[in-house]
Amino acid sequence: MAEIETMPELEQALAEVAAEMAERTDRGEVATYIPQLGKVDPKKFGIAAVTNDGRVILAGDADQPFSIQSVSKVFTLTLALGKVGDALWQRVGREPSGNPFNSIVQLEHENGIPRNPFINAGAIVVSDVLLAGHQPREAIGEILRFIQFLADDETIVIDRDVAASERATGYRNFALANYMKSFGNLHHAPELALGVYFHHCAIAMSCRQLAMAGRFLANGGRNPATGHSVVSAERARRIGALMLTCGHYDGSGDFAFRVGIPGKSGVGGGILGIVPGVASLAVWSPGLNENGNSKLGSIALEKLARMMNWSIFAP
Ligand SMILES: NC(=O)CC[C@H](N)C(=O)O
Repeated sequence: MAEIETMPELEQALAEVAAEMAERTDRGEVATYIPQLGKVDPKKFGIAAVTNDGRVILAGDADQPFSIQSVSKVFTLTLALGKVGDALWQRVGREPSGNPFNSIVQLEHENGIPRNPFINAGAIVVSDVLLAGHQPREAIGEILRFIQFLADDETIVIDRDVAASERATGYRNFALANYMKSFGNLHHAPELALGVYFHHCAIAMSCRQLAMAGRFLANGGRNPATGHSVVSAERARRIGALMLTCGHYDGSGDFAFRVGIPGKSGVGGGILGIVPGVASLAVWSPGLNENGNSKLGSIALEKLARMMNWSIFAP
């Protein structure tokens, strides 16, 4: 893997990738099933890299906040593991689903235990875990404050319009939650777990803020700026493994094949990418590919990884 000393080229690489993406006309489709997300300009593109030695490199619309959607599932998983540790795995699996993010079919065969914490059903169980001993408002506040702390940025907020828009149209997520409740795999009322879920999906962040928040995963569980431990090195590796195998739903294999680093996508068009030992990356382009992952975001990370010789499989 490229050494940090060789990184003056990183600035150049980011600028090149952003310029190339600005030219492209095949930008995918912006998600409209959450009406509020459909209002976003498909021409937006931002990319940010925060290196373990503290450099922040930005290109394009890297300072414009967007709806992080399922990227938030990395942070809720981290919090839930902190709360209940390995007991979480009795309620959520760790296998790629090979199905779309909002699929219901596997849940019946697998007795209401979602395949992994990154598909919607799994993230709703994680929200239910975070709700224990709290009112939904407190659980939502805890998630937001954790992300603000990781990013070292108190300006990060929840977009209430996106949360309301998703609640108003979230019939499938209600179906998933009710179905899991019938198997006893939700401990709270479905609408409470979903209240937490919809709000953490509606957190708005820029690429800069997202890459900052991911730093601990690129640095063995520690914030590289302060040296403070967020999670153990082992837990950081395991979260990375889940991102690699499950972070892009039924497109996870293709992302691993093409990009070669752990990543987590969201239907807002954001992706968080982790280059272990080197950098935390965030990219945003609202148009999605057929698997619901950012089309140009994936292509941009593929190009960047190739230019920088970044892959967890590189010698
Ligand atoms: N893939 C995603 O980002 C999906 C998250 C979205 N909030 C949903 O539940 O449908």
